[in-house]
Amino acid sequence: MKVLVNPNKNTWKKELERPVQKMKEIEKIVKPIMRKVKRQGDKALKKFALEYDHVEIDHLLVSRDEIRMACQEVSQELKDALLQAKENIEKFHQLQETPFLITEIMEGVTCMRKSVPIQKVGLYVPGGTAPLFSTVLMLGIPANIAGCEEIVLCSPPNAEGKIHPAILYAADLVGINRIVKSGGAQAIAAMAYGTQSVPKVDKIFGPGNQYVTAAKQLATKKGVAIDMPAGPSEVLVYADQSAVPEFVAADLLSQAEHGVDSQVVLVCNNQKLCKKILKAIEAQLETLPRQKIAKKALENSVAVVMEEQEKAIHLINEYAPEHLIISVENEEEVVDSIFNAGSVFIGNFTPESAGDYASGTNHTLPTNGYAKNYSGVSLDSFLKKITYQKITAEGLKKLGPAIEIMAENEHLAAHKQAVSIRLEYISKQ
Ligand SMILES: NC(=O)c1ccc[n+]([C@@H]2O[C@H](COP(=O)([O-])OP(=O)(O)OC[C@H]3O[C@@H](n4cnc5c(N)ncnc54)[C@H](O)[C@@H]3O)[C@@H](O)[C@H]2O)c1
Ligand SMILES: N[C@H](CO)Cc1c[nH]c[nH+]1
Ligand SMILES: [Zn+2]
Repeated sequence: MKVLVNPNKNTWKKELERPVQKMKEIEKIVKPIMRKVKRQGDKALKKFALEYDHVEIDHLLVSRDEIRMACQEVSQELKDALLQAKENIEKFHQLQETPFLITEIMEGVTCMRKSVPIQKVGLYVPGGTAPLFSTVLMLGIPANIAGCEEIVLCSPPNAEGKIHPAILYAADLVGINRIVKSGGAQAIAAMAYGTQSVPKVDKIFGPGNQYVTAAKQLATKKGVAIDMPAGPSEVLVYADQSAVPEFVAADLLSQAEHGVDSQVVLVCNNQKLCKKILKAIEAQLETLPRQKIAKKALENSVAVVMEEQEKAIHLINEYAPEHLIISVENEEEVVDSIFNAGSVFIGNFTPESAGDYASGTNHTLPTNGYAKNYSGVSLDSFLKKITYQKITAEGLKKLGPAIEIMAENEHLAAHKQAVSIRLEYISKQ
């Protein structure tokens, strides 16, 4: 991990560039995949499973029997943990429901707003380097609360041509039964265009690697909505002398182990603490099964010693991390000054893994600086809002003249006429 001491903005900006490949290069790979799926449907999905997942798939759809068997394979311990997580995620997402809005704006003019579910949604659950069954809960639970009518889930097959049993168990737990053994850009294309096995959806959700993220972004040009660009995981920890170096090291490693293209950033206020944290990382790394991946990710990562808090906060807001851990004495002050972050973890006893699995917040979050302009997945992501208005004759008499004048001044005579013709009618009654 590179260490920068009180760097100026130009230096840290350059060093903190995400290790993602240039979008253009990724698109060169992803576009032909998407075209092929559009033309050949299921046949292309099977071809790409062989090419990228190195496995032959006869039946793309997971059968009821496969789900039943998977449920038997999952340990009771994991089932209990998933239930605990489900309960918390459900609670937090149910609280996000907004009431039907109705108000008489002025006499005779009533405005309403109602939330309606997006009808057909596609959920992507990553499975390349690790089977992220927790993502099933993060997407399936809000989709259910919203009341989405059709839910399809895609995830890459493993070396045996199966989807990991815990993914299937979690899907069953949240009532999803259309599950497709397909991953990467091809799965996103299938949900965007529709194939024999995969229905075309209105909106695609879920995190994934750079191919998945690029495919989702390309799908938006084909009239499909997406939740957000949720690519390789990242975390920024802001620590001072009140932090426990071993905890900080563990948090940084927890996201470094996701993938070689993950990035973790440490910002702390003194060199002594920085050294202690780096030492703790070295020690903990040796014990990790995924140390090779984590080591590679650490090569993309940076430790910044920033003595002035104001400058540290400026850096954090500019970097806009997916996850931000705040381990400093004046945590409330720092929390209040953060505008750009996907999800924030406050204090020494709030590891980032809590949000990944079970605290209740959603772990599908914007990466690559997109926390500047996107929120993470929430109940709202699965809803649309329709507004309504109803005006009485009395209401139109009061409001009509303002509309007429505005229309006239925009030189839109037909707009004015739609009001005038009614006012004339009312005056003759
Ligand atoms: N931002 C978030 O909210 C969030 C949440 C969870 C996970 N993640 C991230 O999701 C990612 C999961 O990635 P993953 O790779 O493990 O699983 P994945 O399911 O996203 O990708 C696997 C698929 O990628 C495709 N692929 C692999 N190599 C390819 C190549 N060279 N060309 C074309 N396609 C190729 C294959 O089709 C394969 O099935 C990680 O980067 C993790 O950090 C992000
Ligand atoms: N940290 C990931 C979000 O960036 C989510 C996850 C799933 N499982 C473990 N972690
Ligand atoms: Zn994680």
